[in-house]
Amino acid sequence: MTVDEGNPAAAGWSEPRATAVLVLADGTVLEGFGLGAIGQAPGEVCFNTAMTGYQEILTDPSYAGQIITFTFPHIGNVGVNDDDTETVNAASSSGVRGVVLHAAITEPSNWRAGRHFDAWLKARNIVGICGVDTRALTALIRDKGMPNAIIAHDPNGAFDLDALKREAAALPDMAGLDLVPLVASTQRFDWDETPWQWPRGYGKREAAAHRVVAIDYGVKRNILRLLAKAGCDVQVVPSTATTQQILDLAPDGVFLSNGPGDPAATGEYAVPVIRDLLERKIPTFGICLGHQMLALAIGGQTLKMKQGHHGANHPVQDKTTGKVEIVSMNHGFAVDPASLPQNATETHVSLFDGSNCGIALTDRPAFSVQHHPEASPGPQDSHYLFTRFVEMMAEDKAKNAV
Ligand SMILES: NC(=O)CC[C@H](N)C(=O)O
Repeated sequence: MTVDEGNPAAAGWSEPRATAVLVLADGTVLEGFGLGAIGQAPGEVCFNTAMTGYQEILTDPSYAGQIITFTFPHIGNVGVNDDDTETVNAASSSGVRGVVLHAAITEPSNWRAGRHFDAWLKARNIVGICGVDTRALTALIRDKGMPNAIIAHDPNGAFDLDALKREAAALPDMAGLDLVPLVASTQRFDWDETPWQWPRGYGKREAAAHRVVAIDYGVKRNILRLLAKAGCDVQVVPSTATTQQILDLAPDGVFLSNGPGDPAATGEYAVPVIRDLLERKIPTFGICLGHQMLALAIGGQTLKMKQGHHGANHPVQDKTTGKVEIVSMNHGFAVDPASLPQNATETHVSLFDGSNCGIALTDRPAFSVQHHPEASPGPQDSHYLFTRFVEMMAEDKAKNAV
């Protein structure tokens, strides 16, 4: 593939020299123009079909170790701001390695814009390329699965393609990688910020009816905000917290967060703690990686998907109500519903491919979903799941009070 003729930088008299390349593990080379950080970075390439919310996507720690190619052609034109960051520590990296765009980045045009997207990518050390035929790249991923790749940006266009091809081919598979330690917080902290609302911005939780311990495997801020909004006093603990450390906080409920990498690779530290907490029948709610780990804790299995689900308009059915919700998705692994034990039911299913999107236990108060009810970006159809969790904690308290 060559430099996209639609790119403004390509409209000169002579063939412009590529200042960035994306080299796939199978040796395919995509040429384009560099943006963001200079240098090279390895990663698994996944496509995201969301039309808005690139800042939230690029700061979502679940994408650690990945290079994101956006199917929407114009990315960066509303700039970036101080508010739409999903990493808990605003300055910390989400672990996203690279970004692949069709069009060059334009000047930011939005009342909330505080910074140019290109400068922001540089500051966050994200290597980028534009001028790529992202439709062809997406079709390739659809047909062959998510490839490993090296993305390289050099303003002088000096690339050793043979070396890059060798490096790309030698990258480890995402399956088997535990990337949680790269992005999850190592300190305990409290959370009381509530979601953004025009014209006020973010708010603060007032009363809290339930104490929730959120285990951070790479949590997104908007999940914590929606827990706070639902009336939870949220204490966030590191992924390595022991069962005893969690019990010492006297939780009414436990939340298992989203996060990067292969859920099965977190089996040594995360899954035994979840199993212990389930034994004690503490109400539990998991999202995405947390969903996959809940399934592993009850003896289920997870699978690597071919192309994964990454977008903001996926239809999912809640089998308990029959309702269809349009959801935000970001996962490359999935729970194998056939592996679930008898005390688990499948509650949600993807209407794109029938893959599992939710489970609930029948003998204890615990449920989880594969999709992202906090959205950010995406539609808010699944916000009801936070209410479902709060109701579960209230019922549990009422039962234990009898
Ligand atoms: N968003 C997430 O939590 C992603 C979970 C897991 N890393 C996956 O890709 O399936």
